[in-house]
Amino acid sequence: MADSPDLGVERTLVLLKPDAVARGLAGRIITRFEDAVLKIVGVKMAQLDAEFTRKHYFDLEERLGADIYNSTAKFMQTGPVIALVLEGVDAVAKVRQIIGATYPNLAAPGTVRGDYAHQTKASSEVSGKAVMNLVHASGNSDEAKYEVGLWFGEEEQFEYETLAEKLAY
Ligand SMILES: Nc1ncnc2c1ncn2[C@@H]1O[C@@H]2COP(=O)(O)O[C@H]2[C@H]1O
Repeated sequence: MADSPDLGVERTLVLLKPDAVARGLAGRIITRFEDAVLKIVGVKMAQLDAEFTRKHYFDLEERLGADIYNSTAKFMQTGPVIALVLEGVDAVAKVRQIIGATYPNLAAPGTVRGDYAHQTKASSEVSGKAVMNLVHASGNSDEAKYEVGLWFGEEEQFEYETLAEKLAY
């Protein structure tokens, strides 16, 4: 990374899930990150298969149980996703603030999920289907390191300086 670690600059993984891609929300969601001075340093589109989904959500079954793992894994393979590596100060926490709470009906207005996703906790639980919440983001710095490394090789991550960074740092 171009910046000194003591500035708190870090990288995090974001997935625009199949519902975001199918609904044509990719541009609007990415704009929110860019507006918050989160820099795109890696991007690709991918169709997940069962094996890679397991690698991505390697501890989800252990943490939340087989039902949530299975419904989430199935949903994530229903269409292509767009994967992004975002870089910025406190990027992991910042991205999670921007996307909002896991269940769209609990996500604050102004967040991506609060504004664009509609499914309620109750409907997800009753149907047994995965919560369609548009975006996945790394939960903490360790997860971010693992997920960025899983999705992007070193050669697929870029270094450059934005105008906003010139002003901020
Ligand atoms: N409490 C929960 N109930 C149902 N699904 C959940 C819950 N917590 C997390 N998930 C799902 O597990 C996924 C973990 O990573 P994501 O952010 O991709 O999206 C999450 C949801 O799809």
